[in-house]
Amino acid sequence: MLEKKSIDYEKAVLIGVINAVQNEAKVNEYLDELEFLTYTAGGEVQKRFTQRIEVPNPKTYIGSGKMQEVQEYVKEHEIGSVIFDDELSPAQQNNIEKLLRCKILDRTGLILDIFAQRAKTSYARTQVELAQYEYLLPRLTGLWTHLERQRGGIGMRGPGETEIETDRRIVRDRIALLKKKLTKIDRQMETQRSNRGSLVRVALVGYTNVGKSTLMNVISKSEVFAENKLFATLDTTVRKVVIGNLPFLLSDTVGFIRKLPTQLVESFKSTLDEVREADLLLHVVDISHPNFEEHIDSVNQILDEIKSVDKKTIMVFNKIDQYQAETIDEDDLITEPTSAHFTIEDWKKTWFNKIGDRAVFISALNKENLEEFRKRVYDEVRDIHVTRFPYNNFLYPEHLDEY
Ligand SMILES: Nc1nc2c(ncn2[C@@H]2O[C@H](COP(=O)(O)OP(=O)(O)OP(=O)(O)O)[C@@H](O)[C@H]2O)c(=O)[nH]1
Ligand SMILES: [Mg+2]
Repeated sequence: MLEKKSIDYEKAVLIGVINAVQNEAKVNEYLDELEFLTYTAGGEVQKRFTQRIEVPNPKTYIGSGKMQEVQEYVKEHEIGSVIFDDELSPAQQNNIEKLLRCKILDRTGLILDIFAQRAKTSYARTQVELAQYEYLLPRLTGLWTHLERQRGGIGMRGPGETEIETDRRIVRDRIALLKKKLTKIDRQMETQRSNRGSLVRVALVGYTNVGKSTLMNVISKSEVFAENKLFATLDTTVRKVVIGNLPFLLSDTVGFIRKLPTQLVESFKSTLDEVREADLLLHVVDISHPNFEEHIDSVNQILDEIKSVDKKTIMVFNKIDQYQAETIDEDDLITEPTSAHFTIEDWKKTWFNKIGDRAVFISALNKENLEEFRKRVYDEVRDIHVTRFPYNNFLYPEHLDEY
């Protein structure tokens, strides 16, 4: 029961619902991201199903007609996994599994699985394992209440109940053990961090796949793993960086995503401490992504959850080399220009109006505009440094022309 399912996504279908809060275009964008997540997990999406439904069906999430359509497709094409964009209740997940007879995952389950696949260090693995068990626990409860309702009281006091009760106890024990293990590691990391001395601490934050690690590598000449998949980075890397005469610490950490499972935010607490304890955040944004503004909101929401939303922040708009504004044909008199038609210059103006010079536009890949980026970071770090150590001449001798 507690063995991890060996997940082999090979062939998958995606399911999303259209409703008052998410129109068809939005759902398609979300499904694009879900498809990228599926691909990252090692799967290939064969088909997407969407249904317009205001209130999800409490038993099967989507309606029975649509479910039948999915069922036929799954059978005919030997689909291994059906992945829902929204969170399913434990009962829904069970019911659907019985109907479709294949693996049923929701967004949270998929993200947890990617984290599990990608966790390399024992520290990351422990954090992911904790999140997975937290996710599993109510699902065991769900299974139990489900059986209870089906069979009633009589017979439920037999081995069935005992087995599930045992499973729940094993999971709880495991959770307690993992928490203890993490507390110990947390303490060690805290000591490590306090040993780093008085250097100003800067943290790269942002949505997954925006180029944080690439920027880290460019700035610190390090070799952090970067690739075009989601959640390439799960562990935090800290490097000492010197700009001009000013040394500081720069950390690269796990990327965020829309609806990042709360279990993960909680168990990645100490990885995220790097962000929480930073003096300055570099919020990296992939401006070439059509949804980048929504990504900014998702990141801010998570920063809020970890009480870091009010920190001093520089917005770093990356991938300007890849940015393409939508265009309107000259003879098209109907289409109204929107922000999708903005040029990079338009975006610069917009953000300058919002936050002044706390926004920079770069390409980490092509090393475009990195001088301005270094200058902006230098100015902010220097401000923090000078405020904190008014009498300290810790700064290396000035040679400002050397950014
Ligand atoms: N075109 C373009 N691609 C870039 C740029 N910066 C990074 N990339 C690419 O974007 C992909 C993701 O880069 P990463 O540096 O791994 O992104 P990340 O933010 O660290 O991602 P996670 O660790 O998964 O959160 C890689 O394929 C990079 O080569 C850029 O300025 N322009
Ligand atoms: Mg990374």
